[in-house]
Amino acid sequence: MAFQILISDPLSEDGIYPLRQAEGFNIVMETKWTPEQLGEQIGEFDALLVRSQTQVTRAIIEKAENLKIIGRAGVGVDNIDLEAATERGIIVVNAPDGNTNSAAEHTMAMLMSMARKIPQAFHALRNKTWDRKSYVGVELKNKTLGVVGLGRIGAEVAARAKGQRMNVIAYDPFLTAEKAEKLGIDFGTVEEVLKAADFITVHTPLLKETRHLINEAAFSIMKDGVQIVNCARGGIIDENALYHAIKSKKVAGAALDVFEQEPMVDFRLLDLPEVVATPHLGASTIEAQESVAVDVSKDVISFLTSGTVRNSVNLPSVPKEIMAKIEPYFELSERLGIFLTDLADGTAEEVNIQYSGELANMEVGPLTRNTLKGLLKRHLGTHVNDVNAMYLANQKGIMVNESKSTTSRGFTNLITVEVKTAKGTRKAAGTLLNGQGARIVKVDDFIVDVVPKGHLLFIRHNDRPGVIGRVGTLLGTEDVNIATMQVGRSNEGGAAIMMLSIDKAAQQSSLEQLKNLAEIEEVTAINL
Ligand SMILES: NC(=O)c1ccc[n+]([C@@H]2O[C@H](COP(=O)([O-])OP(=O)(O)OC[C@H]3O[C@@H](n4cnc5c(N)ncnc54)[C@H](O)[C@@H]3O)[C@@H](O)[C@H]2O)c1
Ligand SMILES: O=C(O)CC[C@@H](O)C(=O)O
Repeated sequence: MAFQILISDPLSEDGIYPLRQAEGFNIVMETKWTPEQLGEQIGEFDALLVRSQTQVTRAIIEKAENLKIIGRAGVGVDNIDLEAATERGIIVVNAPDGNTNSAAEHTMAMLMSMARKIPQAFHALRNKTWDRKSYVGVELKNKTLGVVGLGRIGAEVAARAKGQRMNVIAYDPFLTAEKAEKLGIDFGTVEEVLKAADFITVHTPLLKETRHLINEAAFSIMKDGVQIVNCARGGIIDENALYHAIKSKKVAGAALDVFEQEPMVDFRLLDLPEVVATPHLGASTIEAQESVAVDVSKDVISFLTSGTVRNSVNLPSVPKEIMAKIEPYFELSERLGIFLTDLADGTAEEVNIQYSGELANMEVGPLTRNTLKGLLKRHLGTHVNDVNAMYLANQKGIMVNESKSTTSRGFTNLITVEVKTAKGTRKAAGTLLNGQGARIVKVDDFIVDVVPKGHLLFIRHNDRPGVIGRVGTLLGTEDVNIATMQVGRSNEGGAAIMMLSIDKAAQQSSLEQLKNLAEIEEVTAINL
């Protein structure tokens, strides 16, 4: 059956060409649905592609029973409830690079339009008024541009401003002295940037921390006559504070591409002659729209067909070459998780995963998520996946520790998983044997060699003559055929174990009878 793809915002036809070309994808383009209609229909779709208009809320996500991936053709994902998507195991991808250039060019266009009052002058001329006095601007040359947020777009804007012979000062929590020096710019705290600048441009994402970053207090420390640009996200600048700052002549100009509410409902700012504005056009170029749509289309195809993506927002992206190296361990790590869920008595409180041997040099995050998936899915169901495994573990208060060691006790690779519950600690280690697949090689402190597949019985007993025979006889009378049996002991007459692989799941009554045999301490059925 074909994957059902919904495109709910206008995307470039050339950009979605990869999706149209790929086999097994049925595309529905519906850009006029109301949120209610979207909620009614979303259950049928495997993938949803949006720009910034569609609000992918928790309510929508909760109805998205089949949804596996949300693709955002652009950078900002503030129109998508990421927490709700992660909780439901839906991967969110974006296209972070495709519109950087267009957004930077638009920022420069807005900066220059504002400085030279081009839109206002054009508007007057359109109204047949030849007025040269009212539209005297200021030069950019030798002025200081303050850049708040020096990521992809901020850095491109800084480089272009240098071309305009501006001095640039920037603030970004990740801006280092080396990077600033390389770009030929100054850097400082956000307050230092706001105080020093003649022009300010913001390029942060809209987050809790950046909402109203530019507020009344921020305006109060700026130079009189400062001009400000927002081509990032509405809400980074407090529009009400901006309105008053312009009215009081503190701010001489504002160039806005984005607004606290879009489409715009409050037009008060546009009544002010100091304001120039566009309706969120930063990424609206043929090149950017094609590029972002191609990027998300490719990620959607790749995720639905092979489970890999390049630009995940809620799951760390792992390069293809690295993925190819760790993929063979996926089954082993998930089965170790399931094995320990069955073996451990009680709720996991702490999970320690150690990667040894050649795994110590690899990116093992996906293996940890796979182990957690195995641990959690017995109780939480099949909706547990790579995207939400870590989230669900955190939500359940399970502490997850990952460690690496280059020594691996004779194995080329070894994954050791330890699960702590209120009743104790259980441990299992597994390896991938060259050409022979996965093996569990240690359970607690006992050495074993078990294929982690099918129905297993773990029996802990005291090492006494006749115990193994009694177990075999009892299972025989219960019609349970033993395929393989491993035994191990700590020392002669001490603690011992049996690991049996059986052809069908043992009945609860058979397990009870086994537990009642003399010298048997524990019987656990494990179904992998
Ligand atoms: N107008 C448009 O059409 C349009 C187009 C593309 C992108 N955008 C928006 O532009 C913004 C930047 O996009 P980008 O691709 O450069 O993103 P980016 O992730 O490359 O850069 C964002 C930078 O902001 C920094 N940052 C975060 N919190 C900060 C804070 N409190 N103070 C200062 N810096 C902070 C980050 O460290 C990062 O370097 C986003 O909000 C994006 O949605 C708008
Ligand atoms: O979809 C758009 O045109 C806006 C995109 C832009 O705001 C972004 O964050 O990438």
